[in-house]
Parts: sequence; structure tokens; C-alpha cells
Amino acid sequence: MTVLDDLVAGATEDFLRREESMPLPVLRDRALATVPARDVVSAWSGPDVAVICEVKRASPSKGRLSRIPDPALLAAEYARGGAAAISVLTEEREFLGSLADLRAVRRSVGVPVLRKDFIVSAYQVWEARACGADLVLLIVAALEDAQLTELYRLTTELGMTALVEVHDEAEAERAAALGAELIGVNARNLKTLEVDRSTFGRIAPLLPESAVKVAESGIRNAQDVAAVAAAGAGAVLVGEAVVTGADAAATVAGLVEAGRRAGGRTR
Ligand SMILES: O=P(O)(O)OC[C@@H](O)[C@@H](O)c1c[nH]c2ccccc12
Repeated sequence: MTVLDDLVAGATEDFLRREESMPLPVLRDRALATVPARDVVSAWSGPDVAVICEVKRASPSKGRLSRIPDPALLAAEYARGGAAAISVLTEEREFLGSLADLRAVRRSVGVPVLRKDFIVSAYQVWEARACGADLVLLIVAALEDAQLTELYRLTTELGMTALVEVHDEAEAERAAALGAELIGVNARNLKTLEVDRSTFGRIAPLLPESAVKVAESGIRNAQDVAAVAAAGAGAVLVGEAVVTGADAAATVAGLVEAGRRAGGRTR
């Protein structure tokens, strides 16, 4: 079993347990009664590199990163620093997240919110919407083509945007074939947990020009933002660097400023 297999197995067990207390028809009614999803991609099509900041307490590779007693407050700090969106890890076992975190964050900010989890079933997509999510992560490495297509369609039908995550050339091809408009390139190999900062530059040229490309993992500072921007990133997704810094809003503002410079604008 790879780390990814383990995470998927755990997330599956957990959603099946939740489904026992909230059957799909009930969840669907909730999701359909939730405020509509916020628009994502059109807002990020300008020259600036959008900065997506993550609420991340822990990870399998690093263990505990930050306590984050109040995710809503942290997300508000990210937004104050200029974050274009907030990613909320809802995986409970290794990342110590929850759907309650997602709901709280969605209420506290005006920018789009991503449910970051190991999504392998329609149930989890409905859950995301019922908690207010505007985006969901779909990890190509965790999904068969038929599942990927089904979950992508459902996400779009519910008015949300899918961030389709790839790690290698073959996955890039599958994301392109899907017609995904938002594609994340994860520099962390979910099988080995190693970060390879050359990943984005290698994979991005294989993706459709029209897709907004998100550089994920291992972004530490302004130089890292500039490097992926030069390789075609329209957005960056940052976790560790923003949860471990002393002043989250200031750290985010520094990355946002780097994203503006990369886009050729200064203000
Ligand atoms: O903390 P970092 O290195 O800035 O990485 C953030 C984000 O890219 C990472 O948390 C991530 C990317 N894809 C994932 C899939 C599942 C869980 C986590 C992730």
C-alpha cells in the first residue's frame, strides 16, 4: 500500500460512517439548499498569480505543523493578506482537519473555499457543497477515469469548480482529456511524500494553454512564487509556509506581492 492508498482507504471508511447518520438523499437536500458556490476561474484569469492559502494542522510527511484552534480566524487573516482562495483540509486522520473547519472558514471569508480531501465518491462531493465549498480537489492518482469523469461532472453540475491534481506526465494527459479548467501540479509525490521543485516546470508545458495551472506544495517564499510564475503558474497553493509563520497576513501579503510582480504589475 502506498501512502495515497492508505489515505484513500481511511477517507472512505470515514465517509461511509458519516453516511450512516446522514443518508445521501438527506445530504442532497441540504446541499441544494446551501448558498450558491462562488465563481473561481474567471477571477484568476488576470496577470497576477493568485495565492491560495491552506488551513493545515498536520501532514503525513511533517507531522504536526500548527495547532490552529480557530480555523475561521486564520482564514480571515489569509484573506486580509490578499489570498485569492482558502484551501481547507478536511481529512481527519493524518491532516487533523474536519468538515466543521470547512463550514467555519466558508462563513468567515468572502473568497472561494476549497475542500481538500481524498475524494473518491459522489457522497463526498455532495458533502463539500453542503458545507459551502466552492471548489473540490480531485486527485487523478486516486481515481479511475470513469470515476474522475463522474466526480468532475457532479462538481460542475453543483456549480463548483474542480481543482484537478496531477503529479506526472500520464496524469497530466488525463486531466487535459477531462477538459479541466483548473489543474494543480503537486510537487509532492503522494506515493513517496518527497517534494521535487522541478515538477511544475516539467509538467506545466503538457497542460492545455487555456487551463489555469496551480503550483502546489513546497512554495516557501517570493522566489518560489516567481519561479513557478515564470513556468506558467496562474496560482500557487501554499500550506506549511503560511501556517508556521508568526504573522499569517504578512506572510500571505508577501507572497501576493510576489504574485503581482510576476504578473508584471506593481501597486
Ligand atoms: O504545505 P505545502 O508544502 O505548502 O503544500 C500545500 C498543499 O500543496 C498540500 O497540502 C497538498 C497538495 N495536494 C494535496 C493533496 C492532499 C493533501 C495535501 C495536499
